[in-house]
Amino acid sequence: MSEKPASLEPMKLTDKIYVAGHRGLVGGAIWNELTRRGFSNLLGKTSSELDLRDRTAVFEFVLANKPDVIIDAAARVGGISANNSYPAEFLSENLQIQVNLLDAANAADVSRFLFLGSSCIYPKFADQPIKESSLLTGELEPTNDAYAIAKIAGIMQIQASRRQYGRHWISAMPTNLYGPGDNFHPENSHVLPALLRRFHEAKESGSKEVVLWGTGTPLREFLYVEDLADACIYLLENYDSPETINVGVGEDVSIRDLAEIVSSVVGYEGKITQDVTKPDGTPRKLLDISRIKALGWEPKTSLREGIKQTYEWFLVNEENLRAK
Ligand SMILES: NC(=O)C1=CN([C@@H]2O[C@H](COP(=O)(O)OP(=O)(O)OC[C@H]3O[C@@H](n4cnc5c(N)ncnc54)[C@H](OP(=O)(O)O)[C@@H]3O)[C@@H](O)[C@H]2O)C=CC1
Ligand SMILES: C[C@H]1O[C@H](OP(=O)(O)OP(=O)(O)OC[C@H]2O[C@@H](n3cnc4c(=O)[nH]c(N)nc43)[C@H](O)[C@@H]2O)[C@@H](O)[C@@H](O)C1=O
Repeated sequence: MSEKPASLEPMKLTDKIYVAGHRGLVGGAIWNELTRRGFSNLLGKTSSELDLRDRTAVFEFVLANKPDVIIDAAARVGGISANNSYPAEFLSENLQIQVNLLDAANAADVSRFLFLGSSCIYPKFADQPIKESSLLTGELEPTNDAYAIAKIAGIMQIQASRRQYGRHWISAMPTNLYGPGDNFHPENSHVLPALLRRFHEAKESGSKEVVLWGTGTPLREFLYVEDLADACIYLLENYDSPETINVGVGEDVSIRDLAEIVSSVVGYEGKITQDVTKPDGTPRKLLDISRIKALGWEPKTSLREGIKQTYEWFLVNEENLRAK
């Protein structure tokens, strides 16, 4: 394991930590983990309390509160269908959110900033597993290229702020995430929550088949969101380099095999078919996690266990999710 950078002060439990997007899948898990560890000075605002696209409001909030740490888990996020359908909104909203937060953080001299990108920033046909150095070496996956460009701009603004202002800010690139608090919308969600809901509803209704989008052959890597939250805090304590750093599990599964696991966890016994009119997206995006492992971090939750915990959460929260 490499040594903790001398430049890093350990976070104090009294540090004022602003978790942007604190009610989302990722922000919620980070908020819960910080609370569990005894961090007592957390800041969070819902999008209706503080719309991060409103530059004036963001500057007012950040300058008034002067957080010691900002964790940016706020973004316009969605699965392949949402990204493919609303590329202009995904590009514009995510650029606005991150530029406003980063500019306000520079104005307020915020000590630590963690920017979250995504594995979709890497080239569609990058060598697998994908190393961080693959960034900008090839064409992007068209179904989420607008979102990816926004994320790449965020990585660049972190690096530029380090160079121009001497910031100890970092960016991390998580693989596909899932877990309690996910978005289970039938159209706009990611594959794992979408399948959990679809298999559950098929079991409840006695439907004879469940339809998967695409061919089922693409491979995806899935990291349980509570492990990501642990990784984010670990990186804030142990990482201070300009290069972005991958966060994943180091193995992937075909969408078809994922569907079989979800079906088994839910207890569905019908058929699984494919709708090949829907896009597959990138064929594979397994992250190389050797750098974060060298830092001393490893994920803990197996895919099956994570799906079981996510399904249990879904069952408890199903009613208010149905309203979404
Ligand atoms: N989910 C995944 O598979 C992956 C996610 N990521 C990254 O993790 C981060 C969080 O994603 P995730 O938790 O899944 O997303 P969610 O959609 O679950 O949460 C997004 C959060 O952002 C907030 N938000 C969105 N727009 C605005 C706005 N205009 N003003 C203020 N807040 C806003 C929402 O606030 P509110 O609830 O109050 O409306 C919500 O809490 C993103 O940067 C995403 O790119 C990276 C890799 C994979
Ligand atoms: C997280 C990261 O990666 C995201 O891209 P993605 O991994 O392609 O997103 P996805 O989870 O929506 O799809 C994964 C695969 O699964 C198949 N698939 C089958 N059946 C359903 C289904 O019912 N829903 C969905 N969404 N996909 C399905 C789908 O056809 C595809 O082959 C970006 O949007 C972006 O958010 C980003 O940063």
